[in-house]
Amino acid sequence: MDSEHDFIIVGGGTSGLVVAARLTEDPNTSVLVVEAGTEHTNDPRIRTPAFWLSVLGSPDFDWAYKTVPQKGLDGKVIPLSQGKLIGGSSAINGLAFVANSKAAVDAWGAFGNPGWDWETLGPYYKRFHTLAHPSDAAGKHLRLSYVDESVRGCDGPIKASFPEESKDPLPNAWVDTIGALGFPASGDPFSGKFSGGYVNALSVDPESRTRSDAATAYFEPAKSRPNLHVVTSALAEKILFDTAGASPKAVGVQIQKDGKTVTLAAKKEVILAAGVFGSPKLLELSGVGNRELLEKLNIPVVVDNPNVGENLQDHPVSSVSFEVEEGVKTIDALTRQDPEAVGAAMQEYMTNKSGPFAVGNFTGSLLPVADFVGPDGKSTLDQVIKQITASNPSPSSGDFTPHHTEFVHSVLANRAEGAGNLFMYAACANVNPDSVGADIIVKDASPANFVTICAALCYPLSRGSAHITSSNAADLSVIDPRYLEHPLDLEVQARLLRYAETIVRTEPLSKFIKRGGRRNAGAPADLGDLDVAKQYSKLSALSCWHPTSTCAMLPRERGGVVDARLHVHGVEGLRIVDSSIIPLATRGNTQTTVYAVAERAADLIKKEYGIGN
Ligand SMILES: Cc1cc2nc3c(=O)[nH]c(=O)nc-3n(C[C@H](O)[C@H](O)[C@H](O)COP(=O)(O)OP(=O)(O)OC[C@H]3O[C@@H](n4cnc5c(N)ncnc54)[C@H](O)[C@@H]3O)c2cc1C
Repeated sequence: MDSEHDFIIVGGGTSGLVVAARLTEDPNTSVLVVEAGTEHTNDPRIRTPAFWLSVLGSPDFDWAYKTVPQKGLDGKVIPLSQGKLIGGSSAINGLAFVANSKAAVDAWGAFGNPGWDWETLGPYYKRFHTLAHPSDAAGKHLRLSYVDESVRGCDGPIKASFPEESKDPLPNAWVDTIGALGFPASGDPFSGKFSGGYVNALSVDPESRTRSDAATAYFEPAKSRPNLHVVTSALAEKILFDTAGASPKAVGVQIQKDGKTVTLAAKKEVILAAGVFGSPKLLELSGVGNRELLEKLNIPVVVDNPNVGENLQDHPVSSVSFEVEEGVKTIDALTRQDPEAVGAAMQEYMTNKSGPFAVGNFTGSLLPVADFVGPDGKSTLDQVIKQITASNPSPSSGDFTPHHTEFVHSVLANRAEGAGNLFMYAACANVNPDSVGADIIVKDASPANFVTICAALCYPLSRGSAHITSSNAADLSVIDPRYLEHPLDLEVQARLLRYAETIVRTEPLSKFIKRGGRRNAGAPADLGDLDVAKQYSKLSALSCWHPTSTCAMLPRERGGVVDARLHVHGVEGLRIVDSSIIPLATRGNTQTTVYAVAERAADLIKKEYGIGN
């Protein structure tokens, strides 16, 4: 072996850097982090909050995956970014900072993971962040009275804040409109019990108004520790096993660095934090996966587990844009690269750390499907489920399916739980982007301004896969999320999206929408008809970039890859700590759950090895 450490962490992204920073708090514990990308911590494209779309698709920052043609979307191919740099996806994400729901996290335990519930994970959501309080003016303007200090972090590394906005009328019109429709914010999302409309916090440092990510919050303060080593531009090719004992034991990692093959020894454990596509890929390349696939690729089988790379869940998002009244300010001019608008925004950001470059430009909500919780809601939902069950046996199979289905049905029937994430941004959408990057926003020369309402399905029943197609670590996996393939997903997505028609006709937002105004290219004039809404939901679907669950924490017979202590089933000395272990799609955005899981993983590891005692 070329070097030896207590722990080797594969992936210097969101979860990997949390675990690396926590384990090396003990000076006697040595950690080596292997990262395929490079460091871009001071790059303004990473640090400036609104610039994140501009780096998507660039090989310097992004693995730039694309799905296979999606059957549920009439063959559409969906671009799917994943961070490839120090900080991983936390360095290129959309900064939305929203916690998971208590019901979803409690379900992890009920699925067969003892010790995983909101009571246990809730404190970790607090541990990793510090929320700055908005000024009185912004708090009032953005309707932030829902913030509950008792559930928020006050000394964690990630800095979160609200936009310091007190003039733009669109965010509060959104929140007030959702409230007027009967869905006011019911609490703080970090309480685990939230639904309604809101302006969410962002992972933005309130002082510098720059992105706060795993690189700045966890890596920067730890990087001078002599016991923390990081190697970048290093592609992990496989995990090395000692197969002499009763069960195989991970003892190191083989990497490719500067054109050379290097082997690294782990005295205690190999920890995978390579993300939702990187971690299952590395297991398969190393002989842990479906025997049939591995034998076909001439990879010696170490553990036959067909669950590796399965169970992929992601939030599909469909959207429709509405032209706004003359004079209503949006960021369309910025996305059209109008020199005057860009200059003014840059000036405002440089001088006051404010304006459109300082924020994420989204306002959100977590809502039930209105059709299922209204006066005839229960019978409508029962009828929909009955029809679907009778005519379409579930396309997802395996022992997890009944538990998953039961959970999703219970959420759809519950007014207090959000089944959909409806959010708005102030620009026109391009629902058929040619590439992975910023072209999801329209850049044509049209002078009109728009708002776009997006509907993302929180708990898809469609579960897909990510698998290798060769034994070469440089090849990207084949990704099939099976978006909207389950008929209930399409039914829910279409009903969520058509609710946009109700939202734009309700005051106060209606005042800003131009009557008879234009919509984005391809959008129907009215989404009221459910069949029209279904067809357009498919046409406009994209990814919300929240894939999870390809190495799910579940009992092996239920589709699991890791156990409740995050050990890979059937192997010793190997753990996974990233988004791939989350067994159920998160309600809303994923980063907070990834941070919370990684913090808990670090505690589990420390306890197991008596680190820091
Ligand atoms: C474009 C985008 C927008 C998003 N927006 C939001 C948002 O607004 N709010 C939110 O909450 N969440 C958002 N997310 C999701 C969230 O950021 C991710 O779920 C989370 O960061 C994933 O963390 P992770 O540790 O699992 O993986 P990552 O942070 O992706 O880390 C994995 C790391 O492993 C490295 N790696 C992979 N394979 C190898 C290998 N073989 N060898 C060496 N290194 C390897 C990668 O380069 C990467 O650095 C977004 C994600 C993306 C991509």
